[in-house]
Amino acid sequence: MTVADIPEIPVLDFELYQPDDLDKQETTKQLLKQLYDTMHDIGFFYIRGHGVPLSLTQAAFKSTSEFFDLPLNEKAKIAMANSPHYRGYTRLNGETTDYKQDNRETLDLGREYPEGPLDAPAYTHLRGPNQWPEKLPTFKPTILQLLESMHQVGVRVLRAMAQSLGINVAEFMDMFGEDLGMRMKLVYYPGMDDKANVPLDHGIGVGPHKDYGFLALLLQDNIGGLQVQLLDGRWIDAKPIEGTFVVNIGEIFEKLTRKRFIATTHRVLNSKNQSRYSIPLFLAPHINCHIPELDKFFPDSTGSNRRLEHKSDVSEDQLLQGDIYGENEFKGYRRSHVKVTRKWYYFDEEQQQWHRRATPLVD
Ligand SMILES: O=C(O)CCC(=O)C(=O)O
Ligand SMILES: [Fe+2]
Repeated sequence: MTVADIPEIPVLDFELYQPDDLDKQETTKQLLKQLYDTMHDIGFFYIRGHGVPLSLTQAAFKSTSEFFDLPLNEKAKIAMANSPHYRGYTRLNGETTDYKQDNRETLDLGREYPEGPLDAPAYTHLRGPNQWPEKLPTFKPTILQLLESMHQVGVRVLRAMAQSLGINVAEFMDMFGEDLGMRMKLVYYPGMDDKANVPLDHGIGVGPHKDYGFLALLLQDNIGGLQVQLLDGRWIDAKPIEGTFVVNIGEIFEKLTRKRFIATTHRVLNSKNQSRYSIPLFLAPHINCHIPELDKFFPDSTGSNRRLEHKSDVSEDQLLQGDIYGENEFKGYRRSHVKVTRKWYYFDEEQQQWHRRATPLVD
């Protein structure tokens, strides 16, 4: 095997994507072809020319590192355990991927929503208020500004993806609308030279997984550690490139395209001696979207150009099963945050349904 055999993750320039400009149709078409080929062959790419200023992404990284630098008792004040909406801080090794503990700290957030009624379907409680660190006054406005800016980029990428697949763009975008599902994580991967961070289990930042969201847009700093699994099973680095976002899709989009596009398996290795920060944003259809309705885009399950076989370190039992989009996402959170789930939810054996507890379980 020579180095030449290892494909590069391409960088796509989204300034070329100007679908409404008649003068730019040629470059728009080239970009769409590049996008299709990348999603079909690798399932990962970088995007530049996205319009989010470097000053904003730098401010967001500054806020992120300031947050994780706070003493543990400050961070614990906004622990995810306080939130039935799975929003808040998760300490080192507090999250599970591939049934193993992750070696990272995270802060989960999303758009601000009011509390929903207790008896609403359990998955709808994924929406709700965020928790913010009171010690950092510029944190909330900076992070919310980044969330909305990345949202705009994500919607543009989704539109381009639909166009490159040749499906009805307006119908496809209707699944998202203004009320689309949107989750952000601020992530801190500690360097491994600190004795306090002796790795548990597999000792990697986040284990091999496919995203259960629809589209992931990732801002990473300049340390590196993200790796992508090629369709033949080999792992390659998604090395940092300043001014870009890394893009990949989740399982449901893979299912919708009947594997024309791949939800590629990825993982993160902790650096030996440096802290790494990353900020992924996950975009999804609105929470009540029916998965079977997605079938209308590619009703023919025998279509050509599909990736029927590819190797992955993620076993099939983890793939989605529920009919409603939000149910799948809820399942993902239940799996990743077992203690939060036990505190705020219970499974009703008779109804075979999850419910929100009227009062949280205290252990
Ligand atoms: O931190 C990264 O580079 C990737 C994180 C990731 O894959 C995830 O949180 O789903
Ligand atoms: Fe991921």
